[in-house]
Amino acid sequence: MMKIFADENMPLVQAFFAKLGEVTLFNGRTARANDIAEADILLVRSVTQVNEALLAANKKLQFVGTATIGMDHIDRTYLAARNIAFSSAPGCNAQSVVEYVLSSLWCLAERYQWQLRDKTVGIVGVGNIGRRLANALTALHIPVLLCDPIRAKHEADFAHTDFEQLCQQADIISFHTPLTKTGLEQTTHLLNATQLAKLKPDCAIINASRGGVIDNAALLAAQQQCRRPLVLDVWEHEPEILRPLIAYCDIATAHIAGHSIEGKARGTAMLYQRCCELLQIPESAHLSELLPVPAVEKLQISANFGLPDVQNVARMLYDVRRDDALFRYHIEGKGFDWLRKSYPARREFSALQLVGQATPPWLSQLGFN
Ligand SMILES: NC(=O)c1ccc[n+]([C@@H]2O[C@H](COP(=O)([O-])OP(=O)(O)OC[C@H]3O[C@@H](n4cnc5c(N)ncnc54)[C@H](O)[C@@H]3O)[C@@H](O)[C@H]2O)c1
Ligand SMILES: O=C(O)[C@H](O)[C@H](O)COP(=O)(O)O
Repeated sequence: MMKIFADENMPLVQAFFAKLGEVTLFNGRTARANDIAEADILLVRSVTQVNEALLAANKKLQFVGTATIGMDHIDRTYLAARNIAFSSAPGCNAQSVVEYVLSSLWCLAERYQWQLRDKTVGIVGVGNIGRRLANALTALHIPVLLCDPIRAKHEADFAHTDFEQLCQQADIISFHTPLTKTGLEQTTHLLNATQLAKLKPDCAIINASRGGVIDNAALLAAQQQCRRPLVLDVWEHEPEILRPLIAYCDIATAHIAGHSIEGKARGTAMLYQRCCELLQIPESAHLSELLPVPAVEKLQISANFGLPDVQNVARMLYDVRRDDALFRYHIEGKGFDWLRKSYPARREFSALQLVGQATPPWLSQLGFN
């Protein structure tokens, strides 16, 4: 019987994978080589470093899957050298991150009495998340600048603004790149002391990508000099984060931007689909049948429903201030990983069906059903 080892924080893993073999759960943060030595299939999340040190004792591993978008914790060169198949879950929680950023923007707008239509949002990294975010902001009539040098190289019609320029022009910058450590476009400390000095004095910074994309020590020094609106979901050296930075954040959370029920479950489902493909077994479990029924399924909207009403409906589903409050209250006592493990349920916009005579087309641009 196939032995499947999975991170204990992977929802629906039994429902999907018990059909393929025997499922053993492990703590992703503390797992060592001996804990997973018997695995044929290894399923991880972002907290497990998958490298030679972890896999040396395992001689039978066939497949590694990460139920995440980010892959900076996986040594893919080592997996390829050992001929171990690999898959991530591209886009699985992209909408969840977009909803986190939208909620953060609405929260900042309320706190500082901004009109978001008068603010230009610079999106750095325009892949699955950045692209969806740009669409959502456009639906809300919020101007955007896009920075993605890799897309710019391959797509003649991509409206690219280079990072230097974006730093000088944007009123809000939101980071959505992977964390990369090599190559011309590497992103480690993309926002560093030099770039921070070029930002507008009141430019808001949002990071829901990877902590290392911003030099956290330089960010703290900059905040101490000139405090800017700041939203941090991801931190350098998680879970040992730079605590003094918390006091300089408007919103601080424990790497949960992608943790909607749909986002996490989609990650598990995508790995299951990939395993079925590899093993040439027909799929017998389906995400749509396994997701819990949302507490509120339908909302009737009238012909008067307009853009200003979206924020109220969105807040009913998710308000980032809940997660900020949890973070500030529990970070000292319970800690970073506890906050992630005990994350309260949160549904994506798509879980709520908006019903009306005429539902405006921009609702789907925002992710509503
Ligand atoms: N906070 C969370 O919970 C959470 C959830 C999901 C993903 N993430 C992070 O967000 C990242 C982005 O996710 P995605 O689904 O959009 O990934 P993606 O791969 O679809 O898109 C990333 C984009 O970044 C671009 N890019 C790479 N280097 C760049 C650079 N130097 N400057 C500007 N752009 C650059 C790429 O060309 C690509 O288009 C993931 O890699 C992951 O690390 C975080
Ligand atoms: O890269 C991703 O998909 C996200 O960062 C993901 O939500 C991380 O969460 P984790 O897997 O660590 O629970």
